[in-house]
Amino acid sequence: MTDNMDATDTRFPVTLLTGFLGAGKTTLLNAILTNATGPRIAVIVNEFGEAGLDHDLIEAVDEDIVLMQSGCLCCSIRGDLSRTLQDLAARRQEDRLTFDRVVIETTGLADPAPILQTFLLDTYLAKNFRIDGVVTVVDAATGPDTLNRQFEAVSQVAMADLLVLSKTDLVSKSASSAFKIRLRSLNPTADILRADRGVVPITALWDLSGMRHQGTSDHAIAWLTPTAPRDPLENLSGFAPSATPSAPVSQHDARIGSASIVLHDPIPADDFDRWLDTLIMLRGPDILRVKGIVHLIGIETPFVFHGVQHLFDPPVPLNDWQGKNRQSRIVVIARDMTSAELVFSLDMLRAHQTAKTA
Ligand SMILES: Nc1nc2c(ncn2[C@@H]2O[C@H](COP(=O)(O)OP(=O)(O)OP(=O)(O)O)[C@@H](O)[C@H]2O)c(=O)[nH]1
Repeated sequence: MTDNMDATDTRFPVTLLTGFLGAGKTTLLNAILTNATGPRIAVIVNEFGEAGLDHDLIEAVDEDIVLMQSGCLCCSIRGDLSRTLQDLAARRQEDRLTFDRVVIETTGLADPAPILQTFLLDTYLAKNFRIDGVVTVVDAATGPDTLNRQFEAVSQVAMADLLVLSKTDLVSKSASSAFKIRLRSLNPTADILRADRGVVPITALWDLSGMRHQGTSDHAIAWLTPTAPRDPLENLSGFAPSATPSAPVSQHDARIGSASIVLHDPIPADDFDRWLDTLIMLRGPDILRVKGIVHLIGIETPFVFHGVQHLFDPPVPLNDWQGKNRQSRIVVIARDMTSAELVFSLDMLRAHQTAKTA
């Protein structure tokens, strides 16, 4: 692991706003942009197809909104994204534009993984911008059916830091609750927020990643903690598949596996690296998110880390760690891997630890 002790992170936070076609992304964006108390936001709208409709649908249109229309961000125009952000930063530098954060609205069919990777891979972006969170809008009315039909929508849910549930006015409370259980089974660590025609408590959309140099230990723990109500007797072994048993399981849902582990004692750095290398080597392309707080033997400060497929952000030290213990927590969400396989992988980490401390 790289030792990055720089406590100031001046990179611009970027929110990736995703969600299936018609889920309510533009509606949410409009609500954000018309909120006078919020931060100043530059918006990048990525549209697929010749008619730049979403751009026209954004009410607060001004020069802070950039339309990227030439193709889908996740597959064809990743270089364009870097250039667009460079251009925004240059305009801000020249006082032609003011913004504190950037929101990128993806197309409804976008896979967030390659976009997140672009922020890790592109040298300019990695230096000047940081992903602040993936916000996925899910339609409470058509969402269940969409998840059954479209695997892209399932991936968008699995990768989210925050799920925004739209159109709950169109469904019964019980349908909405059942859907929430399903969403939690796909993504145990994302909070779920209800939007009333795009209106949400605006601050809930920001600072979602635990990967902030100025982040607090409480924040980092919340980033990794399953939101689903838990059986108090569950996880006595310290690790658990996170699927909620009562959630309906569709063919697509079954392709997503997730697991988490809590290790009570610091981990030898070599063991941690070996575990991560093995996971990436064997299943790299299928890993949607890996995130964790890790305490390594011999290093007082814990690290927060985050990765998508085989790419990882440089680990961030939690300098103000307030935790009374030295517990490490790791969460893995992957596609085409069962929770049992993921638990097995994490168990290897525990086995190393047990062998070393025995
Ligand atoms: N009833 C109801 N309708 C909503 C709500 N949120 C959004 N809508 C409607 O849903 C439709 C689609 O919303 P958009 O915000 O355009 O969805 P989008 O995700 O940007 O759509 P694409 O760009 O096509 O992927 C619009 O007609 C919105 O008015 C809500 O909370 N309740």
